[in-house]
Order: sequence, then structure tokens, then C-alpha cells
Amino acid sequence: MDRFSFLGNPQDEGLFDIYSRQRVLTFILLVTLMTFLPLSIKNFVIGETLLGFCLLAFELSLVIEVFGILRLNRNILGYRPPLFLLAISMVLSIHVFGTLATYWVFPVVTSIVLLVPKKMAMLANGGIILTSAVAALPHQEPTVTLRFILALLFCVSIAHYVIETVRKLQANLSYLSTRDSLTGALNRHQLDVSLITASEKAKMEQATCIAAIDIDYFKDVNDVHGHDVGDQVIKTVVKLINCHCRKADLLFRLGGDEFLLLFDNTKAESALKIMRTIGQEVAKGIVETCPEVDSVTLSTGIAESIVGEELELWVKRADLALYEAKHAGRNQVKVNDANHFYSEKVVDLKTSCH
Ligand SMILES: Nc1nc2c(ncn2[C@@H]2O[C@H](COP(=O)(O)OP(=O)(O)OP(=O)(O)O)[C@@H](O)[C@H]2O)c(=O)[nH]1
Repeated sequence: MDRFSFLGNPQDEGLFDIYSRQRVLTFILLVTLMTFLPLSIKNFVIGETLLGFCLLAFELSLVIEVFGILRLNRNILGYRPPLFLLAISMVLSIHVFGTLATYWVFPVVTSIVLLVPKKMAMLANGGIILTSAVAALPHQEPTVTLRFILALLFCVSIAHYVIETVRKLQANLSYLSTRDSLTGALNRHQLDVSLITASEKAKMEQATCIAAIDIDYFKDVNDVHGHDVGDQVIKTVVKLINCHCRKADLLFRLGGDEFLLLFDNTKAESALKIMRTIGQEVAKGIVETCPEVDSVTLSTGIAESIVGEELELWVKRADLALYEAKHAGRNQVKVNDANHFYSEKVVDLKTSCH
């Protein structure tokens, strides 16, 4: 089960990031305990044992779930058991206390919209509204129940609309803050976190590669054909790199005509083949998108991770391999393996392209 499902998934519909999620969960837990614990004790005291028990079970399930997320980094029960127990408690409470207890339904349905994934929130709220109305019917005029339902529907619709708008806004902001505006590649700020994750994986002997990529003589493209054509070349290069990578491979634009491709679980030999193909495709692809440009080639330096190696050194090895590729005449891919600091694995793309 997804550990973030309680407060939405940060990848798609999350309303809270990993840091605020912790605070929000703790806050929810405290408020719930402060509100429902006295209520459940009161119900035991006045003899409403079943209601007291349901409320207590709800609180307990919430404590277990929040503890699992915050301390153990995983779901123990999931959000469904607390949600179910809360819904049962609401309906039971209306059944016992009548109209007075219906006031609780408003904050509960609103909180559900905020905290639970969209589809589940709609389903749960639909069920709560319907069963609460049925439970309230014997205690009040049917017209009052109708007003109760309408007010709840109004409340839930507004909450859903606002949350959806905030989610979309948040997704846009998150995209803008992580991506390069020209190409859509990840920006430099995202690199550190991704490299640390890759380096952690490398420690577990899941070797992977990084490729430092640079467009050859890009300044000349700008000088001869203008900045707009230069932009078009950069966009085409990114598009072609993305076309030949898997979803899990991450492409970063470090600035200007420099890129870093972080492969997922890929050995140097495979990375070399992929980069060679990309080099060939770029040479062909640019002719189609920017016919005025004679030719565009890439120089690439690849370094495979080594268990125990410092992150900085890994990146530096890729940079050095790129430097070597440039100095060996550009339009080629160099692999830097640790045994031979400057590998001889050079593929000259000039011969394969023409
Ligand atoms: N069109 C365009 N040009 C850019 C952008 N960012 C940086 N540049 C230009 O990219 C060029 C990079 O040139 P250099 O770093 O000298 O590299 P180069 O000409 O490719 O030379 P080598 O890498 O040695 O082959 C500079 O002229 C920058 O002005 C951009 O977003 N769009």
C-alpha cells in the first residue's frame, strides 16, 4: 500500500509535501484525540457502550496508522479502517442523539475531502451523507433532512472544487520549479537529490551510469543561425535523448548546451550503446527540424558507479570522460572506467553517421 495515500500521493494528487505531511498528521491526531477521547468516555459513562467503543476503535486505528507512517515509514492499517470506523460512529451517534449529532457530519466530510484520495473521498462522503440522512430521518421533519443533505452536498462540492484547484496549481508550480522552461528537462536543482539516491543504490551494488553530454560547437550554431535556431537545436536534442531513454532515466539540463543523463540500473556497455544511438539520431534529427544547420553532434562522457566511491568523484569521472571526448575530436562517446582512468572505449560517430 502506498505510504502517502492517507494525505494524497505527492506524485499525482498530493496536497502536502513530505515535511508538512508529518506536521499535518500529528496535528490531526492531536485534535482527534482531544475531541473524540472525551466523547467516547462520556458515551461509556452514559451507557452508550457501542458508540463509545466505535469512537475508541476509531481513535486507536488512527493512532496506529499515524504511528506507522511517522515512525515506521509504512502503512500498518491503511486509511480505510479509521475512515470506516469514523463513518459508523457518525451514523450511530445520529441514531442515538438525533439532529444534535448531525452537526458533526460537516467537519468530518470536509476533512475527508482534504485527507483522503479523491475517489475514495467521494465514495466515503456519499456513503456518510446517505446513511446519516437515513439515521436522522426518524428524529426530524423530512424537510429538515432534505436541507441537511443539500447543505452537506454544498459543503462537499465546494471543498472538492477548492482542493482540486489547489492540487492543479501545486502540480503546475512543482513542474515549473523542477523543470527547465525551454526543454522540460529536469533542472540543476533536482540533480543533487537524484544523484544521492543513485549513489545509495550503487552502495547496494546496483551499478548505474551517468552521462555528461555537450553539444559540439554550439556557440557557432548561435552565431551563424541565431539564438532561435539554437533554441530549436537544444529542444530537438532533448526530445531525441528522451525518445531513446527509459522513463526511469533522468535527464537534467545543467545550463546552456550541457546535460547530464542519469541512467537507471544501466551498465557502461549499455549506456555507451544508447548514447551512440542518440548521437546518430541527433545528427539525423537536426536535419529534419533545423535544415539550415549543417550538422549537430554530441560529445559524451560516461562513468559507471563504483561501490564505495564518493559521489563527487563519480560525477568528476564523467566530466573527465567528456573532456577527453572533446579533446579527442568531439562527436564521440567516451567511457571512464575506474581501472583505466581514461578508457579506450571510444566510438567515433563520424564514421557511423556518414
Ligand atoms: N540558443 C541558446 N543558446 C544558449 C542558451 N544557453 C546558453 N547558450 C549559448 O550556448 C553557447 C555555449 O557555448 P560553449 O560553452 O562555448 O560551447 P561550444 O560552442 O558548444 O563549444 P564546445 O562545447 O567546446 O564544443 C554559448 O554561446 C551560450 O551563449 C540557450 O538557452 N539558448
